Formats: sequence, structure tokens, C-alpha cells
Amino acid sequence: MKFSANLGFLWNELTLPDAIRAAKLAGFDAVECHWPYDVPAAEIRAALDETGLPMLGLNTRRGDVAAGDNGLSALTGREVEARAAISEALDYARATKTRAVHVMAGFASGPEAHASFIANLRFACAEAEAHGITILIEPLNHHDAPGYFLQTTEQAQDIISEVNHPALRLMFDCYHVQIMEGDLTRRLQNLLGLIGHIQFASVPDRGAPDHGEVDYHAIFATITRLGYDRPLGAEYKPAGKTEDSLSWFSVF
Ligand SMILES: O=C(O)[C@H](O)C(=O)CO
Ligand SMILES: [Mg+2]
Repeated sequence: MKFSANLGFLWNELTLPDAIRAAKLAGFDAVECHWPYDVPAAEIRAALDETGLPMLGLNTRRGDVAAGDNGLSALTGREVEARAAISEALDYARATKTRAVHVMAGFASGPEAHASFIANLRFACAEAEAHGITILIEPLNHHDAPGYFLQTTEQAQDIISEVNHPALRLMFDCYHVQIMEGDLTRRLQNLLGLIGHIQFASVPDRGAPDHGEVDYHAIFATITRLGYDRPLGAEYKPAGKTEDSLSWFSVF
């Protein structure tokens, strides 16, 4: 198996360039992050070049986090900000050779939110395609993100088929999907053709994948059997130091 360190959670006490170096030292094959925008892209690019690790993904800005925003693209009336966030993420991705941008929907519901999300995703896909960047959408669970617009893979599947653009893919985060829908093995199998990236963490505590209600031995075996060989995103919150949370790494 190949693994990507999610630096939003792993080594998040370090600067992002140093977290990239720490992931390399620990033996990860790739990295991914959440919101890297405080760090100049050139510094990220230098750390990636130095370590040889690819950056698999980053997120669009969430908006006004202090006011409760968690993404902008499904927020009717906030299209200008949403598209600015998408363009900023794509520019940053190009400057760092990041492969995918996760377009965050935000807290919203109903047909208008759906229409706004579709329109903003069409904008994102058209911009991304020219640069070979993938656009990801990710269902989040309703305990961690109550009221988030995108909550299930079924909803994501409908959105992907409505947008109907080859740049748009599903971020299948096993942690969120297990909480909202379960049936991980069948869902991975049925959605494989739509999946752009897979993430994992224990359920329900979002820790390392060596405990909890999901048997990651079985899930990773399924992913391998399906022929998916890209790095899987370790997006979990270490209980202490990241280095002390990595015993799972040699097991899988
Ligand atoms: O929380 C997650 O699972 C994400 O992958 C994310 O990018 C931020 O919400
Ligand atoms: Mg995730």
C-alpha cells in the first residue's frame, strides 16, 4: 500500500515545509494538506522538490471561519467569493504542482444551494481542466459538520453525474462514509470509477487506523483487490506526537 500524510492533522505543530520533510522521513509516499495559504507557494514547492513527494490535494478556503463558514461553493449569493477561492486554490495548486483541489461546499441546503454548487463546480472544472488538476467533492459527516451541504456519497454521485465533467471526482473519506452510510466495501466497489482520492481514520474517534469499528485490514485489502493503487490519505488526529501514532504504518 502507498500512503499520503494529511498535514492538516499529522505534524500540524510544524510549519508546512517541515511537515513535508517529516512525512518523508517517516516513509510516506505523498502528502496532502487542508489550507496552505499562509505559506508562500515557493516554500512548499521547494520542500516537495527536496523530498520528492507529490502534494495530492489542498482545499479551497472556507470563507469567514470566525463567522461559521465551512466552504462557500453551495452558498447562494456568495458566488463571487466562492469563485475567487476556487481560482486562488487552482493558482496555488499550479504553483506547487498539487494534483487536486477539494472544493468545499459549506453549510447550506435545498435546491438553490444545489444549483449554486453545480454552477461553481462547472466553473472549477473548466478552470482546472486546462492544467490537468482534478476537482474533488467530499461528503462530510453530520456530527463533525452539522448542516454541511454534501453529506452522502449518493448525493455526490448525483452531483458528479449532473456536472458531467471528467475533472470532477469523489473524495471518498472512509471515516465520513462509515458514519453516514456504512457498507464501505460495496460503496468502494460501486463508486470506484468516480473516486479521485481515498482517505481514512478510525471510527468514531478519528484516530490512527489500528482501532475502532472499521477493520482497515479488510478495507485496504478490498481497495487493493479493486486495483486502486494510488496513495491513501492518512487523515487522522494523532493522540499524541505523530511519530508515536505510526505503528499501523508497518502493519499495512
Ligand atoms: O475533514 C475532512 O475530512 C476533509 O478531508 C477536509 O478537507 C476538511 O473538512
Ligand atoms: Mg477527509
